[in-house]
Amino acid sequence: MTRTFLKRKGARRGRGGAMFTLSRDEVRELDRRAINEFGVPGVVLMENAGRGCAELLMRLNPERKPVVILCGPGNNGGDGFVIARHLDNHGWPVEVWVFADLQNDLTPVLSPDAAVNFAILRQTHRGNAHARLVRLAHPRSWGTHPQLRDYLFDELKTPAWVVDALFGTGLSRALATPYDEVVAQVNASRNPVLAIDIPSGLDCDTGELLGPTVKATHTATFVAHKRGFLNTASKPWTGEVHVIDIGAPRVLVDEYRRKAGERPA
Ligand SMILES: NC(=O)C1=CN([C@@H]2O[C@H](COP(=O)(O)OP(=O)(O)OC[C@H]3O[C@@H](n4cnc5c(N)ncnc54)[C@H](O)[C@@H]3O)[C@@H](O)[C@H]2O)[C@H](O)CC1
Ligand SMILES: [K+]
Repeated sequence: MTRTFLKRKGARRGRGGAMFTLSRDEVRELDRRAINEFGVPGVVLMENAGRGCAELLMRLNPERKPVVILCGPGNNGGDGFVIARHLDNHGWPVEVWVFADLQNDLTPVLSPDAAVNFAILRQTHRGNAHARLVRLAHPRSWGTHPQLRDYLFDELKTPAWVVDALFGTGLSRALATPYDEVVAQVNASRNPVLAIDIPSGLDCDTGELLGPTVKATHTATFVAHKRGFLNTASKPWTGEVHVIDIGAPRVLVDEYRRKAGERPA
């Protein structure tokens, strides 16, 4: 498979004129170093990430079409919870679907930072049955609770924006049940999609499809374009890419720029 590498207009150039990008390992290392070496709490990075995505989506969806946010069990899903809160704060109609295993008390099993933001979201709507913000979709019961699947699929058939906060740089294998069905419904709905960090299903480093993949209209990616976005074959799946600043210290990001042969910012 010959991959042609994209020279995106207007982007800052690294070595040989290619755009400054980060690999999966680099951006995950940068995340860890921002937290451990510079003391920026993960939830602060997540708040900046989610708020940046919410502000982008409010610009893309000024008519306030309903927003269906699909959240996975990790920090990509955590970004989705932050996005939901900021959209809800500004009066955009939001519904969140959480795809995660459930504990005995029916709270979803989430990464620590995602759990913080899930709890905040639940608290903001406790007792307000009309603002049903969050639905829990337990992957293992997806097959035995067809009504939940049918409800989501009906929702996806009505005009809405879809936010793909299922998986980001933590994706390690092709999407399987229920994610393959959900992705197929999202793509068939022809609703505009904002993918968070990376369209779920796309390989971060190669830009190839690992399997079923979200076809996004826009992708909001953090810190820098991902290495796989240089592969022109990724373009139909990422749509327009927007880089969101999540507040990682400039001196840290400049280290990766210099490594890529880029001038510091
Ligand atoms: N500095 C930054 O860029 C920041 C990024 N943020 C966001 O964090 C995600 C990465 O989060 P992580 O928890 O590491 O992984 P994911 O959320 O992508 O995946 C969750 C979890 O899912 C499991 N998994 C992997 N593949 C599959 C699969 N095919 N089917 C089912 N389950 C799967 C695996 O256990 C993963 O751990 C990044 O993309 C950003 O969105 C931070 O929010 C802010 C800083
Ligand atoms: K995603």
